[in-house]
Amino acid sequence: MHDVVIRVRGLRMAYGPIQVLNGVDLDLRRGEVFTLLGPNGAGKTTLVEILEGFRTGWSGEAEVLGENPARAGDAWRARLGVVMQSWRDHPRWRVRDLLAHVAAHYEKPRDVDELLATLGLTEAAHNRAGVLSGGQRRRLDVALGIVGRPEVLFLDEPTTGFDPEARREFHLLIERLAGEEGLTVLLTTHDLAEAERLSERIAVLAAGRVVTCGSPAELARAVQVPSLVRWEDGELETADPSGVAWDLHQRYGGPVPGLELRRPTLEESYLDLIEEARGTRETATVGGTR
Ligand SMILES: Nc1ncnc2c1ncn2[C@@H]1O[C@H](COP(=O)(O)OP(=O)(O)OP(=O)(O)O)[C@@H](O)[C@H]1O
Repeated sequence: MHDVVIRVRGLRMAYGPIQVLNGVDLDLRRGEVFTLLGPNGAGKTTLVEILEGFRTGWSGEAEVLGENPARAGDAWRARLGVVMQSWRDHPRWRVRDLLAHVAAHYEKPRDVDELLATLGLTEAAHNRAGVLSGGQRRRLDVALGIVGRPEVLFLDEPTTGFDPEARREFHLLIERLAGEEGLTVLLTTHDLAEAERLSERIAVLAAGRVVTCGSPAELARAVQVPSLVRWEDGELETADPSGVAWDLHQRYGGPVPGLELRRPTLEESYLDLIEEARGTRETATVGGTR
């Protein structure tokens, strides 16, 4: 049994003269939820579709469940769950019928009615796919992706159009699948809170490469966005918030009135990384306040 479920080395892909992936390296371990972040056009979908076996013309190394996606067959494909960015197909099928039809292609599918309930689709079970709301359609896509009990699940912007409750239900479902069933999930999202909530690790893709990869906390540490220390009489941006708090404590001879400390958010760290990758700044020095 492989512990590394997805392995990518030096992956390159160009569309004509445009180099979209320029030497991508990645390892995904069994049972982890891994998020790919990156600005529009960074190549996330391209990378995911290469790993799903839907794109050819790439170079470098890619292995999913021990096989090269460009050459692997149906038995391999049956071990994957795929939720692509936009699916509008099968509009005339009724939700439950479509799910049951797809389920019949797998050896050990999930129970269709249970899955409908988990994804909040019971009431829409007899509606045609073409009349579902955006969020319902997306939930159906997710149901179709997991009905065959995949070992690896690819989710390309899965929660677009979800309302907060559906999003929360979806997050709980993914956590459960990864935690209890050892499902490995590769997710792309633009929702940083979602990335932070769900992923053990995040890779930021920019300028055709993985510019950083680690836990959300490691990502925040990888950049030098300063923390903000604020107190009754002032505020300061600093890379050393505890040092500043200590100095203030000395200065006040005790508790500092109104002391607040705000560390950089994942969003700030992410934006900083993207900016840096684009070469619009030399290094992450901020405002000379440290
Ligand atoms: N089939 C194609 N032919 C030509 N260019 C393409 C093709 N597919 C994607 N591209 C281009 O490759 C680049 C990367 O696209 P891709 O969809 O992989 O990015 P992405 O990171 O998923 O973006 P988004 O966040 O907007 O979904 C873009 O500039 C896009 O226009």
